[in-house]
Amino acid sequence: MFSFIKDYYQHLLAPNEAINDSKEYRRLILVRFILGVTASLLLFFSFIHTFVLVEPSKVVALIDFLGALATAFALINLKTVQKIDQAAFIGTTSLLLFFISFVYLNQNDSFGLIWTIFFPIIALTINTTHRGLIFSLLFLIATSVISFQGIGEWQNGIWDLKSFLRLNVALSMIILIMYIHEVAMDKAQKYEQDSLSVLEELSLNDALTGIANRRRINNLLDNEYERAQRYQTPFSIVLFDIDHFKKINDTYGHLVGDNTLKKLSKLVNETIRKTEIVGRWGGEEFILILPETNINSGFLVAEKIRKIISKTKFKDLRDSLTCSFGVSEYQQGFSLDELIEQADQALYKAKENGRNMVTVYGHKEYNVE
Ligand SMILES: Nc1nc2c(ncn2[C@@H]2O[C@H](COP(=O)(O)OP(=O)(O)OP(=O)(O)O)[C@@H](O)[C@H]2O)c(=O)[nH]1
Repeated sequence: MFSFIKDYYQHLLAPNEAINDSKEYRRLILVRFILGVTASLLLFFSFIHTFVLVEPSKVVALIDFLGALATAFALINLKTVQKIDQAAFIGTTSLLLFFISFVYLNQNDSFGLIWTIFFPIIALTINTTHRGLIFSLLFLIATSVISFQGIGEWQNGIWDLKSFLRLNVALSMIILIMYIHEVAMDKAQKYEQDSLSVLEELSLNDALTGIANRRRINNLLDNEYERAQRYQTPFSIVLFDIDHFKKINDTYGHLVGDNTLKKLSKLVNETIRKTEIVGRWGGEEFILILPETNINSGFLVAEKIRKIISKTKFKDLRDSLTCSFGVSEYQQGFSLDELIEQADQALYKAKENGRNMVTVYGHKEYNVE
């Protein structure tokens, strides 16, 4: 018995593919639970109304039975099609019809109207806030009309204007509270998602320059390497480093040094194509990932950037800014570390040979000034 309850509970909480955020997950659990309970209760009541009650009401039994069928269908549909919205809609519609018939038939009998408070709670928690509100207002209107017509007639217990107002004002209050609750949940979730995107942004981009940080670059390199291995497509990388950057810091101060890094990053970012990525590799060293690019094109890209940088006037600096570049291309059988090492060696050579130049790993003819 306990293991059955445990299994059921686990099934209730199990996530599925339709979920894309925490509110959806909450809805899925509630929809499963409410549909399950509703289908069982309606089946139970239809049985009671048919076979047990002294004055069996066949109409109520039929309504209960149809409601049970609809919710059971919604539950099965949820399991197979995994559309939470659809299941919630079918379930809420059948509950709406059930509750309206209940108010109409039960009238003011034995405090039974207390059950009506459940409808807005269910409608607003398992549907989207907007749709839940529409369902709740429909129910409120129907209940108001039926109970208003009952004034002076529902006298199994006094049903006067005061009773009418108590029921309908209480229902309106519940709808309002639940609606505000759901709106607050939506807003809180949006706030949480915004904070998460800010955190994600911070964890993937360099705080100073705003371009990709080393972590993001490593992920992108892994992906590109995978792709090149699988589809035999070329890809190249470029490591580049500001020439004599220490002198800039020493002459103008760190603040100007930082601004220079920012401006340079922006300049390169605006120069490259959308499919290419520039990242901060560390300090004043940068990296370019060039998908679908062989060594010849890689050289041309680096050369173009080198020229643009050396021709750009950085207004904080008296002299022009230059960078040295090392290019390498992915070769079958070489690791990612080796690819980076090759670009690093090429960059080292560019520095050694006088700076402000592009050097290509393993291709002497490109080592131009
Ligand atoms: N302002 C600033 N300076 C940085 C930052 N990161 C690294 N640096 C500085 O960059 C300088 C790098 O110096 P070096 O490695 O000697 O290289 P370099 O002076 O550029 O000389 P070469 O690379 O040989 O042309 C150091 O002075 C670091 O302090 C940063 O985020 N901001």
